[in-house]
Amino acid sequence: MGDEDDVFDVIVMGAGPVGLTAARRAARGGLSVALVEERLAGGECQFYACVPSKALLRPVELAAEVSRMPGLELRGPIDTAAVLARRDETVFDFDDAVLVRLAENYPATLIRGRARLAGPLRVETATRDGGRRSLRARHAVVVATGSDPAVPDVPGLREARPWSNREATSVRQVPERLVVIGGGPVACEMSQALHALGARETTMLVHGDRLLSRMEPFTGELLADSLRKSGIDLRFRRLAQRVERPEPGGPVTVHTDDGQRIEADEILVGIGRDVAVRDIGLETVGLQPHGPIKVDRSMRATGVPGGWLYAVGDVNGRSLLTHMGKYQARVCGDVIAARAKGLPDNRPSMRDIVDPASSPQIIFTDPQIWMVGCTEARARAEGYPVRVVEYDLGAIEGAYLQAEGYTGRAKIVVDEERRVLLGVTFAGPAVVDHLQTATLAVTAQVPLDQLWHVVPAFPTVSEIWVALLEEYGL
Ligand SMILES: Cc1cc2nc3c(=O)[nH]c(=O)nc-3n(C[C@H](O)[C@H](O)[C@H](O)COP(=O)(O)OP(=O)(O)OC[C@H]3O[C@@H](n4cnc5c(N)ncnc54)[C@H](O)[C@@H]3O)c2cc1C
Ligand SMILES: NC(=O)c1ccc[n+]([C@@H]2O[C@H](COP(=O)([O-])OP(=O)(O)OC[C@H]3O[C@@H](n4cnc5c(N)ncnc54)[C@H](O)[C@@H]3O)[C@@H](O)[C@H]2O)c1
Repeated sequence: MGDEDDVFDVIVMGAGPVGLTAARRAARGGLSVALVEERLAGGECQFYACVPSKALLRPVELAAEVSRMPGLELRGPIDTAAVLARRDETVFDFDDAVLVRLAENYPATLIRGRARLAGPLRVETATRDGGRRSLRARHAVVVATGSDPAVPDVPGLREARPWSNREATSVRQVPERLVVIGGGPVACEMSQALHALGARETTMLVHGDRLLSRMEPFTGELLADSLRKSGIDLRFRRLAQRVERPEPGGPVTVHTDDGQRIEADEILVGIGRDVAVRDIGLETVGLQPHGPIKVDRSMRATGVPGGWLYAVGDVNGRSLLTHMGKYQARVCGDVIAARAKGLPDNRPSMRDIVDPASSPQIIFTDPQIWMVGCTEARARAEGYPVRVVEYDLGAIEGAYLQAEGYTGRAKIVVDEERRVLLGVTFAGPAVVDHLQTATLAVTAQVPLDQLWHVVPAFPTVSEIWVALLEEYGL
């Protein structure tokens, strides 16, 4: 160890929601922690993803809810400036002081700069003032560098400097004409938000034949109906073939594979993520310098001698969701603390046992959509003895009371042999709060005969559970 080294028990690279959580748990376990952050503590999630996107979507959803309630009327169109001002509040005007204070209270030492692995238990930090700081960890280094938006190889697209989620969520001037490439959560959520906030001509180019292709097909169908009804031009089985933007920041032309051209003011790409491993020194510890960092169930990177490297959140590619990353980080922080003190590291809470493909996920559009566990297609492909039940949510009195013309659907996928739920999917207004019940039932494998005794209150949407179980035959 050189004198110039700063020594901590644990060094966390990246202070997104996941790095912050790993640091908090390790500190709670009595370890000294350094957190190295290149941009803003809070990460993509707090400043350019989950938080601002929901701040933009909630007023849109609320306006839709008002329109479904006889006797209520909006006084006028949505006030975009007010919505953007509130968005700014939710992201603390792009200032991370609150998160920094939070980290300092764990306590953790926040170091501003770009971190790079430099051999076993070593991290080099290029600080903002152009300097370098060499850090050494006594016990562990946690990589929590997240992910970056992917851009497809379409001629002219990179040169056109398309928007990613970052520009879309931090929008100041909503473009009047918008082309969106993609049909996943980012494309759907941001199309709905930006269209309602002023992108009068919004066109979505979806290369598959449905939205939200990892979910039950009815979710994409209900969402497509809603987007179309709002005036979005939804084009399936369409790819952007070429993009032209002669003037930086000027109008953009998208040529599609059916020979059409679309003129727009902005183009937004939402086609997935690249894990953020570029130039973080993976090769200095014997790992390939690309792709997700493979981890075991304690979040320890596999293939690193000495077992001191961990990777949590988007960067390990298991489940690109904040809540799943934070779950991994709780496991990771606790495991590191236990191993550092020579304590048992195999308590049940110290392993990630959730199948990443079964993670609970919500799409915060109108209609709200969520799923947990398997889709029917996946359960069948995996050879389960499957039976499914679907039910019209609008037929539930509690739902009907939520809105006139309530449209929604619920589906359960049952393992017939064990009579437990393999997967649950809901789509409809005001359904998000039902996800946790389903997550509990799926994760704890509550038998249907037991679920029958979980009596939902009248008149709430929760009575869907009785309807689904009765439809099943109970
Ligand atoms: C538009 C959008 C909406 C989303 N909405 C939701 C949602 O509603 N719910 C949900 O669960 N998930 C949502 N997600 C996914 C969620 O944003 C990610 O899963 C989450 O941000 C992952 O957290 P993380 O800490 O792993 O990474 P990040 O949030 O990406 O944080 C990583 C941090 O590491 C820093 N960093 C990177 N490299 C270095 C380095 N070398 N040195 C120092 N620092 C570094 C970055 O600056 C960043 O601050 C959304 C994603 C998008 C794009
Ligand atoms: N509410 C939420 O939880 C939420 C919201 C936004 C994003 N996220 C997460 O962030 C991550 C990124 O989301 P995303 O929507 O960007 O990615 P995604 O991978 O979930 O969906 C990308 C979509 O783009 C399509 N696509 C891929 N390549 C394409 C191409 N070359 N041309 C056109 N279409 C193409 C895919 O078929 C897919 O439908 C996901 O893991 C997602 O779950 C979560």
